[in-house]
Amino acid sequence: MISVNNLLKKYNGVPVVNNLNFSVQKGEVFGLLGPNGAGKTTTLECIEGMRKSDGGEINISGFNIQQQEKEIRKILGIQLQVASLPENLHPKEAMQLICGWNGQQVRLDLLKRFGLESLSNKQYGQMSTGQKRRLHLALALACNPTIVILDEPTAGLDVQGRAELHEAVRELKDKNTTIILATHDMSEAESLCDRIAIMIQGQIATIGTPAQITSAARRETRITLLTQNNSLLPGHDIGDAHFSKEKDGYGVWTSKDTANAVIALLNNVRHNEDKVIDLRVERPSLEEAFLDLIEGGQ
Ligand SMILES: Nc1ncnc2c1ncn2[C@@H]1O[C@H](COP(=O)(O)OP(=O)(O)OP(=O)(O)O)[C@@H](O)[C@H]1O
Repeated sequence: MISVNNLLKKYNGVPVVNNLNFSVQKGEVFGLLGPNGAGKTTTLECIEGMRKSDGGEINISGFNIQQQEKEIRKILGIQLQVASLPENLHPKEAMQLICGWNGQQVRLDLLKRFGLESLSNKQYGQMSTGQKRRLHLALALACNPTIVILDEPTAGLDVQGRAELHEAVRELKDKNTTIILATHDMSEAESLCDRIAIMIQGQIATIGTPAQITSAARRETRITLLTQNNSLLPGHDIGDAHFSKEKDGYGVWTSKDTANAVIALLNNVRHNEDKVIDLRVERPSLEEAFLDLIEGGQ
């Protein structure tokens, strides 16, 4: 649905996006992660046609962004990281404008969907940051886009707003909408995205499913075990399970080889004629994998 090939973008002669390559499949939620200044927004702006690239090629649904921008505009819904509307515009008027331009029915249902119904007579300049974000999302979805680009959509949203946005993304996915989501929120990326690209200094450091990225992390899996007779405590290394600590009666082991470590621990429990009360296996989180990459890149 979207392919980015050898994308190059420079500001004042300095490349900030450098030889970037990735593609996004139809119906996929694709996350773009990276530290501040990595080049996420610049990449999205090139895809949206809002910035002219200095090299490479971007194709969206078979259209070339440089040559067929008009066609692409019809299928793209964009929620910008920073956007502004006239101060005295009401949300309802903004929706009427957008829908009017596209010659379609006014989507007041979207204002309701994002909790803006009661604010529909409030002026844009009087709305809070989170309320503005909700409005921009509603406007981005107004023309039933087949591709939606969201740049840090939950920044500044309250807990309810965040949950509503996540639900909206899942609904869009159910309708086979293709979504690119730039975010700093690791749990958001982990729960919503089919695949994630982590950008560092204008390049992709890694790309894959959240599970692929976390399993490739340098850190080890944590295995936490509570048994009836505490027969494995005080703890020691058992096979591939390396004893880490004892906490509140639980033993904590770490391992790179999760399956064999768990088998070794459970075999020992059985051998001791003990019984498992609680067992938890925690892979490194996406946040930990992200930090490993960033630290490794420095
Ligand atoms: N208009 C501009 N002129 C010059 N430099 C710019 C401009 N916009 C962005 N940059 C620089 O380009 C680099 C990439 O910025 P960009 O906003 O794309 O990063 P980002 O990954 O989206 O960051 P953040 O997570 O902070 O939003 C940064 O070093 C930034 O300072």
